[in-house]
Amino acid sequence: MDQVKIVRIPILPMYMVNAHLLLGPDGCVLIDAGIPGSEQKIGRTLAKEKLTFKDIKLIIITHAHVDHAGSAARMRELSGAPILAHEDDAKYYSREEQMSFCPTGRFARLFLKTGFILQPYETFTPDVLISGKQAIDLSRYGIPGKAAHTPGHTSGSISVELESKEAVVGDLLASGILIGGIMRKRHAIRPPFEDDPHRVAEELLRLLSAGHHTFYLGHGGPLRADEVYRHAQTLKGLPAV
Ligand SMILES: O=c1ccn([C@@H]2O[C@@H]3COP(=O)(O)O[C@H]3[C@H]2O)c(=O)[nH]1
Repeated sequence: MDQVKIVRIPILPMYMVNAHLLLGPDGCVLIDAGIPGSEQKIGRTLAKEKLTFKDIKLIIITHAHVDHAGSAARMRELSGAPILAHEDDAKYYSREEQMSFCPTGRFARLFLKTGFILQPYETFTPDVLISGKQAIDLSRYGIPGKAAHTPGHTSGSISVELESKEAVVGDLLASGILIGGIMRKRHAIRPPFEDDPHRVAEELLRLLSAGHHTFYLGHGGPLRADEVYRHAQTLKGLPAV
């Protein structure tokens, strides 16, 4: 296999919440680990690819929200693989600080009131920290591509940019309705919470200028470049935060 195969792991039904596996010529990388207790779902997807936890060479966590980082510590135990994340979200992984949530709409404001989003997850210290705008070359983990800082959703959000010009962008944007995934899957939306839409727009436009044509998402997706461009222009038109 010369190309990287991207496999979506449905953490919640209908791709409302996704993690991803990258299956490269020389290795397997997990991007995001889902809500607490997702290890069986991840194990089932690995088994379909004839792999086990021990085949994972690296765990990349795109940002510190519970539906992405919730099973990271457990996945590290099961796989023995290091966790890579950005330094700007490190204080949230260790719970030295409580995250803030900037709701993007009515649904998110209601969701915030339930307190559900503050559910704790097992804390961890990432083994590999991306610092500032540094990019980490993934070829040493068997994947032609890099992991790099794409702030805006949270301050320490990161994305994976593959040489094939596919990108796995966590929650820089979502698609569908509610948290994403349900119906209108080709239509980009803002995720329920977003720190800074203007920074998100900048990062999306940077990824598009670098030639990325397909965007894999934490909620819904994947999306093509023209829809990502339309969404970035909408974000640029929002009032400054
Ligand atoms: O099982 C779930 C699914 C989702 N959520 C929240 O919905 C948000 C969706 O966008 P996000 O991934 O940036 O952050 C997520 C969380 O805050 C949750 O708390 N528990």
